[in-house]
Amino acid sequence: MEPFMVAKNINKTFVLHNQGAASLAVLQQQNLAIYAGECVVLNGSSGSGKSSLLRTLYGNYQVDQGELLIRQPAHQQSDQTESTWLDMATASPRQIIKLRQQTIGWVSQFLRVIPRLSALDIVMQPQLENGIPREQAKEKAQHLLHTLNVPEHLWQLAPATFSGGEQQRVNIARGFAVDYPLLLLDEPTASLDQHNAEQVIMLINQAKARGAAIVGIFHDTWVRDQVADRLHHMSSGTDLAVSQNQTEFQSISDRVG
Ligand SMILES: Nc1ncnc2c1ncn2[C@@H]1O[C@H](COP(=O)(O)OP(=O)(O)OP(=O)(O)O)[C@@H](O)[C@H]1O
Repeated sequence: MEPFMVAKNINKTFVLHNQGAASLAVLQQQNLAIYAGECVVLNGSSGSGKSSLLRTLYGNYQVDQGELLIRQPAHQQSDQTESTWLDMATASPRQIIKLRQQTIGWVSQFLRVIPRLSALDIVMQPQLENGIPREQAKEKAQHLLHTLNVPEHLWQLAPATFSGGEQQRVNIARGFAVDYPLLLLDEPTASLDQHNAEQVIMLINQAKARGAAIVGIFHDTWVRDQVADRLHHMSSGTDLAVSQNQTEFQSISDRVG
């Protein structure tokens, strides 16, 4: 089976231009392969670059070196009969925006509040952008808000005044509303109580069961132990799947469209 995403020899150094051009080599020779139906958890000490790697996989940071290959299923491309590979390291902003709409979901612990938009609308929005009919989108949004224990009397209100945990749960509902093939989770359970964290674990396991590839950061070890299929150790930067399959990954690199 081919991976859904392959990061090869990723390097990223931040240069702080307003601080004497100090440079911080944050990602060095990171190799990672992510397969459909599994959850890879980024593991390493504070400051080891977990968030930076996750943001890089979302296309937030331009890498200095390396490839970030993501599989483009044939059914998403009108002129292709086989899946092709797109290198996010060299992709255009337009291609990244399309990937974020259809392929890569992002769930952080903080909701970017959109003024005047109700919680229900916030959860429906990414579905509507993907052409899902309004009634179907509403039903799924309601189901997710219910699953995540967001009280029904809040659904029609804008989340600006919600508690931190309520905002976080609206954000998680939004992230899981579309069946993205790849989900990036940045500490989604960070400030949730145990019951709500268990609901998130259930959503993650359901996403894996439908074939989603997941990369996440989880500081709670009990959450990590329930969702992780593999750990990616930031210090070594090497994922066993990549080191064992060098030839296969070279052939994927050769097929970048
Ligand atoms: N945008 C940025 N500009 C400059 N330096 C950054 C930037 N983002 C992260 N860093 C630096 O990169 C290093 C890694 O940070 P990162 O947040 O990726 O680590 P982390 O492993 O997620 O840490 P934690 O577990 O504490 O959240 C830190 O030293 C941080 O200061």
